[in-house]
Amino acid sequence: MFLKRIELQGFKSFADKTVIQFDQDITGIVGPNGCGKSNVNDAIRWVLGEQSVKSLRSGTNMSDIIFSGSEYRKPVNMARVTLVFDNSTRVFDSDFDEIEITRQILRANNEASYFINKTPCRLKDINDLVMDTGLGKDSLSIITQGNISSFADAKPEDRRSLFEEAAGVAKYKKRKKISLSKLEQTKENLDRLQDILDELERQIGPLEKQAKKAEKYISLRDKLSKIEISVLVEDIDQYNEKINQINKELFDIQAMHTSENVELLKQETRLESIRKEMYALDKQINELQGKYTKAMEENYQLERRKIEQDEKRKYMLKVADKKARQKEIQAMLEEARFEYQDRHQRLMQTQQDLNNRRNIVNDLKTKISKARYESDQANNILTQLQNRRQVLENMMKQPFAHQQGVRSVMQAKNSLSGVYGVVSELLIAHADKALAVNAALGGSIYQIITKNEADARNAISFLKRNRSGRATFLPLSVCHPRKMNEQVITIASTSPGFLGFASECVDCKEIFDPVKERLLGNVIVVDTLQNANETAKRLRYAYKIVTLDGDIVHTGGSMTGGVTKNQSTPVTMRQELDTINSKIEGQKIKADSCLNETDILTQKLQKENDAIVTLQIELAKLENIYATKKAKYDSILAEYQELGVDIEENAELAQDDLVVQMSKMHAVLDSLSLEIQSLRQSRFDKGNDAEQLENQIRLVRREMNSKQSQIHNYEMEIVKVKTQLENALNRLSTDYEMTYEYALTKKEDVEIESAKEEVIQLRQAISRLGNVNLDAPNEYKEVKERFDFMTSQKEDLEKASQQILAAIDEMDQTMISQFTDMFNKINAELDGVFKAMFGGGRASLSMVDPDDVLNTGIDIDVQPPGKMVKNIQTFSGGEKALIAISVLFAILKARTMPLCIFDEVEAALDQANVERFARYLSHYRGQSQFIAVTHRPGTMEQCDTLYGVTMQKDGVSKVLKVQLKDAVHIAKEEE
Ligand SMILES: Nc1ncnc2c1ncn2[C@@H]1O[C@H](COP(=O)(O)OP(=O)(O)OP(=O)(O)O)[C@@H](O)[C@H]1O
Repeated sequence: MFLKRIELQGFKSFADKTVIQFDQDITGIVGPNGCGKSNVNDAIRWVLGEQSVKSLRSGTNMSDIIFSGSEYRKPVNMARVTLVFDNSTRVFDSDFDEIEITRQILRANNEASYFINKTPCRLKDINDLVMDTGLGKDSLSIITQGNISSFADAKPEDRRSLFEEAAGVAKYKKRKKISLSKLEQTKENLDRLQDILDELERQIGPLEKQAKKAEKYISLRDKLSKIEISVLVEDIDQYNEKINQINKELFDIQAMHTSENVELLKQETRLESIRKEMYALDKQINELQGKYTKAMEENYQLERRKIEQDEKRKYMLKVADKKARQKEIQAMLEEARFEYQDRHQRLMQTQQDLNNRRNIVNDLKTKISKARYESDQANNILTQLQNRRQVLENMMKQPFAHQQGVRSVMQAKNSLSGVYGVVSELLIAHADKALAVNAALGGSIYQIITKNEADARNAISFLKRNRSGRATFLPLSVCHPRKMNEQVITIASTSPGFLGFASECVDCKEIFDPVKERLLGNVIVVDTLQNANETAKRLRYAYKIVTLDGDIVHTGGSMTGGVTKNQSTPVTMRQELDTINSKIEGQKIKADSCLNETDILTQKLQKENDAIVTLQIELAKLENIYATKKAKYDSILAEYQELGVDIEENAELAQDDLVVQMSKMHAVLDSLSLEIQSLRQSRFDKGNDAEQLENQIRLVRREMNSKQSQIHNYEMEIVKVKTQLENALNRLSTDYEMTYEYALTKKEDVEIESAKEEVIQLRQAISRLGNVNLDAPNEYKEVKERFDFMTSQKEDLEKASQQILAAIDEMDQTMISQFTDMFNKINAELDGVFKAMFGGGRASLSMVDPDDVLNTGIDIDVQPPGKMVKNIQTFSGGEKALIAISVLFAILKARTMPLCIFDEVEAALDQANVERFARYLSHYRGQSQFIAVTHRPGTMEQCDTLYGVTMQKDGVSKVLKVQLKDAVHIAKEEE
């Protein structure tokens, strides 16, 4: 049998577990009214998926189908019904030979559960399983009295479902329904998609424009940054070069200005002293002039007396006797001789003076050239010292020029937290121990002191970020001093040449004491290398020892020493600069004294030269006078010889003789004149010198003024270039977040003028772009991707929609063909069945609208034997039932049903018709399984097995097999 068994428990009146076995083709279920017969039918429909509480005749909730209790029985909490089918003929599309379908509901939560072969499943799985097997809820498998009576009265279109079920198109209908709902959904999705696409299309145009603009901006900006970085680096280089150049020129001009100033001061001092000398000379000349005038007065008196004497003599010579005349001539001759000899002596004396002065001049010239040489030497040394000082000052301005990392950190010191500075700047060596401290510190001089390790880490990551070199950091927080023990201190301090510990040779702020002690606390300073060796030996080579010259005996005994080309470090530079400064001061004094010496000698030389000139003039004058006086003497002598007078040769003149006095007076006058002349010459020279100096001073002043304005211009220029440099560096750091060093690595070779022009053009191009939305490319990409995705979705949906339509069309064709086939078969069978049921007459079916097979209603055209009535509404209830049963049997003929449940379908038939119905039923034996809920003995007679359903006082249905006669008995009792 197809339905082998039904198991009920808690379902409606079947409170207890009840099993009904179906072993034969036709099974009858009999019993009195209200005993629960139809509940069996309800149970089967419930399991097969019935969801309508109303059609199950059961309250308002599905849980109402659970046994609700009676006066004698408590309600139960669960209803469960299982149908067991034989599937050996594969009515169900399953590989199992037996299919067991179970439905269960709990009162507690009104929750239903479904099982196929004891495996939980969904209601849909059960619907799919039974679909088109003839067991569906609209199928012919379960026919009730109500179905039968309403069939004839139903509208043609309401009858259609019966034929559809028979034609097996339900699955297509369901699929079509699903397809249509999918189509609808697809259409809705398409509409929604279209709305989104419209919106996206509205956005996409402006976004695309914005994105293109942003891309153009980014490309221009990238290009600009590439070129501008190179231009900025080039500019920075040029500014630095320019600053260096200007500084150099400024330094030169300042040096010149300073030396001119020094020169000016000197010249002014010199002018002042010349003026003083001129004043002194004027005074001296005046005094001498006074003396000279006085001497002239005296001389005048002497000359007057001499004239008187000569007049007297002339008279005597005329009137006096020979002896008297002889005496007069004798006196005249002696005077003339005195005069010429006196002049001769003075001539000789002057000549001697001249020679002496010439010797002095030669001597002075030698001294001057020597003094000049020494002055040149002193100035050369001074220049060398000044050059070295400039080098040192420049080095001190950039103490870490060769330590890129240290330089970068120190430049960025203000923006880095906890960076104190470099060891060489924070520990200041005592000047006399600088070389020793330098040697003691070694490489540590460039270590950077930070507050703690985090600050050091931060500075290191700054160096990495900017690729600005390396540096060593010494965090104060981890800096612990190194101390020597007492024994070592005693040994060291008693060693020869011990000068102290290196930590004692530096000054620093108290906060840096740990650094001082850490780096220098265990280094010993001694005077010489030999003593260093001795000390090292005594300390068993366990300590570093340095000497004043910077030589080192390392721990272990290795030694470092000698001189490097450029030994200067930030530690020694300061000391060297101090030394150089004091040397320069000493050298300046020396150079000045050399110059002074030269000046003094030169003045002396000039003085001597002047004196020589005066002496030469005097000499020439004396030569004339001497010649005149000699001639006078010779003439008097000749005159005397003519007279034949004896002359006493070499007679001495008395001191008070007029001629002697006059000679003395002339000597005084000559000497005064000579002196005055010489002083005047000096005064004249001094005047020239002063004038010359004044001219020079004026020139120097003019020169200095011009230099001062040049210096001012250079200073202004430096301020300007430094501002430009700062601007360029700021641009690098703010616009491109780069240090100069990092930018240098990015610099490309560009032709700078055209690059600058390009920068201007790019900037103009960027500003022409106006407002730029930099998110636009991403936004556009997102929207475009969404748009493309939605468009492809739309195409997919349109394709899917086409496919659904094609599938629907195919399903429609299949349904039309299957429906038409089945309709025709049923129609062909109906007439025969009708004739058998009514004992003649005729019946046929027709489609209300044959052109619309998918929706058409079904009309029944019947004519029972001997009747002319054609309108089906006018037939009696029994006739209508019989017409319906005829159609039912025609369908069963056209399509075999595995199971048919008739619930009192023949109730309205008379006895004869019941028998006809029952007999006809038995025609299907072997083809279909029938379960008939019935009161009619005619039907019972055709049943192979009969079950009687009873209900006792407790309201619980019970089922038991009964014999025909018992069943008939029950039926009769009923009647
Ligand atoms: N949830 C339920 N709990 C208990 N009993 C119920 C429940 N639902 C229905 N019943 C009982 O089932 C009986 C109705 O059964 P059913 O309609 O199958 O009778 P029947 O034998 O077909 O009667 P008839 O011959 O008059 O058609 C009633 O007595 C009703 O009280």
